[in-house]
Amino acid sequence: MMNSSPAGPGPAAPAATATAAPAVRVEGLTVVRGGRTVLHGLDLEVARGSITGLLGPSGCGKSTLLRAIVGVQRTAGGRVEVLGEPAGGAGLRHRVGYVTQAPSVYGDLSVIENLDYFAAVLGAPRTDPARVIAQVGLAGHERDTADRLSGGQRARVSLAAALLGTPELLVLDEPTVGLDPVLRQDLWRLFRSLADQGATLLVSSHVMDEATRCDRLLLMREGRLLADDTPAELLRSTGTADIDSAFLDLVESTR
Ligand SMILES: Nc1ncnc2c1ncn2[C@@H]1O[C@H](COP(=O)(O)OP(=O)(O)OP(=O)(O)O)[C@@H](O)[C@H]1O
Repeated sequence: MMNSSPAGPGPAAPAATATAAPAVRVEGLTVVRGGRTVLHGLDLEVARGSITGLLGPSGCGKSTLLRAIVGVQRTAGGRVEVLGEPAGGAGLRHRVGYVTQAPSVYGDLSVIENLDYFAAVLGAPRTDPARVIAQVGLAGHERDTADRLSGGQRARVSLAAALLGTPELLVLDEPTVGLDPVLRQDLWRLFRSLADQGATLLVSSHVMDEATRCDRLLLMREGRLLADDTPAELLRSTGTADIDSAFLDLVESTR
């Protein structure tokens, strides 16, 4: 399945080697947008097989960081390595799934037509569209035209497209925005099951209450990392009861 090594006779040894290296390694990343430095020399790593939450207020640079990780952002300095390769490399095309904030689906095609098309472009298995439709909870909507779906449903078609081909790394920019609490819960369950199967998820959000669903958190503010820790350790070290308060505490202590 994922991380398959042609040289390895059994899964144990190669998997152990693969999981030792981080899925994402960012060193000294600086990005300038519109003449302004929006990421200031970021250093971070994202562990494989985990869910990492990228949290911070609107405009702090979350999307820019995710764009750099998938290799679509011009950078002004530093290095971004993804699954052992430079970000954006051709070899990563099938190994990384990316969902932007704006759902990217063809409005005049049905759900299944969209996914059949993307599966064909990716060379994903023919059975994948049905699988990913079920995973995002859109079974029964296969024949619906994308333009006639609700915003949340369209966002889930985008997510389904990113799941085609079972990528090793999923980069999700605010995937639960605009979804009702039940759907948000279902999606977080899906994210957890994908991580349990070995995928790495990097999920941005400005909803702090989603933080506790992550294994690790990157807290950002004004293009800098305020913290890189587990939710429990963040609460412990700041002596706070929720991630919102922990964030505010960290902001105060860096003033
Ligand atoms: N196309 C652009 N040209 C110039 N500046 C931009 C552009 N897109 C974003 N920026 C600026 O870069 C900074 C970081 O934006 P970014 O979209 O990465 O933030 P964000 O944390 O993802 O915000 P949100 O949660 O609102 O999506 C902001 O100051 C924003 O104004």
